[in-house]
Amino acid sequence: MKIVVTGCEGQVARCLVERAVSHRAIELIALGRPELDLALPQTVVDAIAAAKPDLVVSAAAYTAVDQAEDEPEVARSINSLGAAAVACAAAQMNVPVLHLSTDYVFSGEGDEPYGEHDATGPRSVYGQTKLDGETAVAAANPRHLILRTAWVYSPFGKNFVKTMLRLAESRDTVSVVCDQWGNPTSAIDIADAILHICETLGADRQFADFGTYHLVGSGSTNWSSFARAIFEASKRLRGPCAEVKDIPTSEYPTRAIRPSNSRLSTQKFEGVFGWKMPQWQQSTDKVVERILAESHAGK
Ligand SMILES: NC(=O)C1=CN([C@@H]2O[C@H](COP(=O)(O)OP(=O)(O)OC[C@H]3O[C@@H](n4cnc5c(N)ncnc54)[C@H](OP(=O)(O)O)[C@@H]3O)[C@@H](O)[C@H]2O)C=CC1
Ligand SMILES: Cc1cn([C@H]2C[C@H](O)[C@@H](COP(=O)(O)OP(=O)(O)O[C@H]3O[C@@H](C)C(=O)[C@@H](O)[C@H]3O)O2)c(=O)[nH]c1=O
Ligand SMILES: [Mg+2]
Repeated sequence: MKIVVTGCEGQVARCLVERAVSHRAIELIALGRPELDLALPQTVVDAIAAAKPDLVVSAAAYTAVDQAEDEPEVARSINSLGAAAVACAAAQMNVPVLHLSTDYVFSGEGDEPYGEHDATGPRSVYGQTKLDGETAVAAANPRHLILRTAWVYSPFGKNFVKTMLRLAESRDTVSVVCDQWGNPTSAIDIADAILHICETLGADRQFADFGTYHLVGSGSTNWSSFARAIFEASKRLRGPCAEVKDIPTSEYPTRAIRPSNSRLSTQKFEGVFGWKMPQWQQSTDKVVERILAESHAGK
């Protein structure tokens, strides 16, 4: 099975490339700029057609949440129109598309985990453009799986875990918001789940459960407790650590509004795919360990 993933340097793309190595029946190709530029739809169609995939994973996106508030048109061209172009290219090849989306499509009211059918209500440009992307993907390709994930971290790229470890190198205390709740998710675990989906689709040509799914790490927390878990893991390995000061969101002003509750329920995913994501604490420990090991090795 030949799989194309969009974006070469993205966290999910890099983890997929790495994890696919142990799946003998899967060949994974990452396509990114300049060959495939989501802001230039024709490059998307041409690059995907040339690769002749059996399935497309749409992971590339404009993910700078605050910056998106200042350049909504750029975010829209990538997250909405670009996503549509990827789904369209897959449809033209008659293959399914797995499109990644976000918890930020929700408004954040209440304190229950959101289900797939709950009303959306993005508070940010990023969330709105990702929601529009979902709609466009579903319209362009009936064989779509929209996977909403959240709070993604990994040894690669930019993420909260790496930011916290970096801040701890120069500070004794880091102030982190304690009133936004969600599900930290390792991109390595996302990659493993996606490869499991690919195997399921490969084995079942009649697969009929296309649609939207929530796919996040098991268990939920808030950002300050997540930061504490990162420092505890790092401290055990003699890496950088800092005290975490709990602050309300009002003391950490940002351009974009973030949902205060974006917990997602993974029940539907577990039922259909028979796959449960690891607890976020276990995955956090593993990723922190790897970041520290790779920083020692000078990578
Ligand atoms: N990060 C997170 O916390 C979360 C992410 N998601 C979603 O999951 C998916 C994967 O996220 P993640 O791996 O963290 O993303 P990253 O931010 O790590 O990577 C995004 C990738 O998109 C690429 N990209 C950006 N613009 C374009 C463009 N115009 N054309 C082609 N490629 C482009 C980037 O390329 P380059 O390297 O060249 O800049 C990069 O490779 C995204 O759809 C995101 O919205 C959902 C919830 C949480
Ligand atoms: C760095 C830092 C952040 N924060 C807050 C800001 C924010 O509310 C929270 C997390 O910071 P981030 O910059 O990682 O937040 P953000 O970039 O909004 O993360 C989001 O990215 C997009 C792509 C998604 O799809 C979401 O699921 C989510 O992961 O922590 C602090 O309170 N103190 C700090 O020192
Ligand atoms: Mg960020």
